[in-house]
Amino acid sequence: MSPDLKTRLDKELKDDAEIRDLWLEGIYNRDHRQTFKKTNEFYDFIIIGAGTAGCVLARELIYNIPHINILVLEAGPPSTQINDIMRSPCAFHSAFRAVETDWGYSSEEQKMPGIIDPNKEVLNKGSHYPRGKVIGGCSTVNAMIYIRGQKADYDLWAAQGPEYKIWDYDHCLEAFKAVENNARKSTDEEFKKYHGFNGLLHVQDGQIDFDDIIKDVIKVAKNLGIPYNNDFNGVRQYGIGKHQHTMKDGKRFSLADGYLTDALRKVETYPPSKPFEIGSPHGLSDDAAKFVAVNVKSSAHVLNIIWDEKKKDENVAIGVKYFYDGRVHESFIAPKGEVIICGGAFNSAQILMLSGIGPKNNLEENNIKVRKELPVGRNLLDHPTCGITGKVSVLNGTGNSQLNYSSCGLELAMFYKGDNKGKVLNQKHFLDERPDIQLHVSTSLLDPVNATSGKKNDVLTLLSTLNLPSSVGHLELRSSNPFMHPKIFLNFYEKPDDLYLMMSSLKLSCEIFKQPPLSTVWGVESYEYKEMSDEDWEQYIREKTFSSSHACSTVKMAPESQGGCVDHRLQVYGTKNLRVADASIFPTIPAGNLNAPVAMVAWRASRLIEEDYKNKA
Ligand SMILES: Cc1cc2nc3c(=O)[nH]c(=O)nc-3n(C[C@H](O)[C@H](O)[C@H](O)COP(=O)(O)OP(=O)(O)OC[C@H]3O[C@@H](n4cnc5c(N)ncnc54)[C@H](O)[C@@H]3O)c2cc1C
Repeated sequence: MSPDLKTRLDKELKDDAEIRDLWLEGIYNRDHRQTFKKTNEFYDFIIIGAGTAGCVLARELIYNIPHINILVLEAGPPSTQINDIMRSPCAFHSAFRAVETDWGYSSEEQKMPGIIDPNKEVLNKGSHYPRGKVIGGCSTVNAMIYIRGQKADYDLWAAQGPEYKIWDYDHCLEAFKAVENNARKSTDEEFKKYHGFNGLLHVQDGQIDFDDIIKDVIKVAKNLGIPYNNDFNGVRQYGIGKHQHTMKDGKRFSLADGYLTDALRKVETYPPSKPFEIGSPHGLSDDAAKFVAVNVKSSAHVLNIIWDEKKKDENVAIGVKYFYDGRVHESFIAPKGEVIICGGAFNSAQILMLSGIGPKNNLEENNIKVRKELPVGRNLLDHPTCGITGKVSVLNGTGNSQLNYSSCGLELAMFYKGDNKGKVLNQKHFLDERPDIQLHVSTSLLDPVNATSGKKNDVLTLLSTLNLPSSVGHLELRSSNPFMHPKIFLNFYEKPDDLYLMMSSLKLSCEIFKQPPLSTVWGVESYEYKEMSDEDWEQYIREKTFSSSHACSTVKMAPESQGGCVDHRLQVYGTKNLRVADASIFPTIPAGNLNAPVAMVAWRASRLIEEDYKNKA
């Protein structure tokens, strides 16, 4: 990155306060005096956000609809200009903590009545909530685990009404396969049934041989009755096995790598520089050169939707307003065009609310005119994660060997069902067709809460993630200033079931540590676990839980009468020319990681948009 660019980025991205002042004092006035830059640019589609969804959507639209042009506005910088860290799987922790590519969000601290003793108040601490602010969005900074969730997740989406049939598992599977390019070549027929080999998202098996201690965890699991699973995205999810990853040749593969780079016409960097040229690493492939119409602007922060003021009651979107190159710009859509918000679960909700679509109270307290009252932000779902760290007495240097260049340290996983009374688990839970816990096994100190508690090279970490939680959080605007972060209330463990499920999984982790050869040969011993009462467990869980960064469902796809914000075709209720297509539309949270489901949603959205575009006169 050039020193000049770095200085500009540091100024823009690190010093939020300065930007907010600029906004409040200057931009607003300029805006009112109409001296902001009118670009007079018209696009068929304006896509807000070049994250997982935005990248897939841009490419699919430009390849499938002839003679259109697209503007993609991304608030973050191009990933290639930041550094190589993002390519290296072992450095994913640095990637999501990098100031210049992270939104810097935090969840709010929350007090609530205890579950074990409702007369006592308990505390969920607030903490940093990573979100990629970069071309590729979270797919550029995530842990690269490729898990889609279960058939039942998507059949639930489809069960909302006959028109939702287009979201049942069969339809979703078609899209998962269309996006995927799986490198596992020695495939049996069953694997082929569930996987795609011609998509643009590269997926591959982990590249490392397991350490001896990890092999012994697999033995222990087997002894406990947990079967081996060769494909968590296949016919069944339960069991123990290796994850597949969104990687190519051992390096991170983001959705921008697959879906944006070869569809780019030009990338306008900040400050604007000459467009990449055909033949350059970030320019067009020969094949893509004929599609000369995707304009990606990075460091372009969208402020709000522009509405057609002549048709006030119809809420017709005609363009977007964005902050770019030091001033406010406007870009508009052509007559058959649309604005598609792909800003991710926090930002898509925020952009809608800033544009007058959201809960009346929250908008009015921020002096935003309500155009359409909808429960935007009210249904924030997420996967809580909590870990148990084992101290390993036999020094094995595993932290170094597992966390090598092509591994992010999250290779081995187990899926099983938790117990909603918090009891230790047995075989019935291990063979349940609807597992709700994902357990990561690692010899790295991956748990941020425990990261300072032990030596680096002699640990065994078991991280439990609640994949089907019933607690629901919410998001609200803090201010009408688009640069201010919204308030994020995760509400973890508001519902008793969630606490007990987590408790049962942590108890299983303690049992795993006690099994030979882990206890005998390796001397594994929990750092935390003594004999704990359920009340102790509650305190432990609340203290050590962090988010898996799987926020979703804040702009839920559902009938409006049932809390929906977008319909089955992802159109925002009470508006025209406006859709949302990203993690925020999930009706319920899938029992797995979210990158693949988001890419799937974007692919399906592209087909819906194409149909509607072609049907317009
Ligand atoms: C640290 C971390 C680890 C994760 N690990 C995994 C994993 O291992 N496997 C997995 O499957 N999933 C994982 N996830 C989750 C997964 O990556 C995300 O759920 C998914 O990428 C979200 O896609 P999206 O398109 O909804 O949003 P994003 O990818 O967040 O894209 C939104 C884009 O919009 C841009 N944007 C937002 N607001 C504006 C604005 N106002 N103007 C312009 N641009 C804007 C953002 O900068 C961003 O680029 C992880 C996420 C994180 C953060």
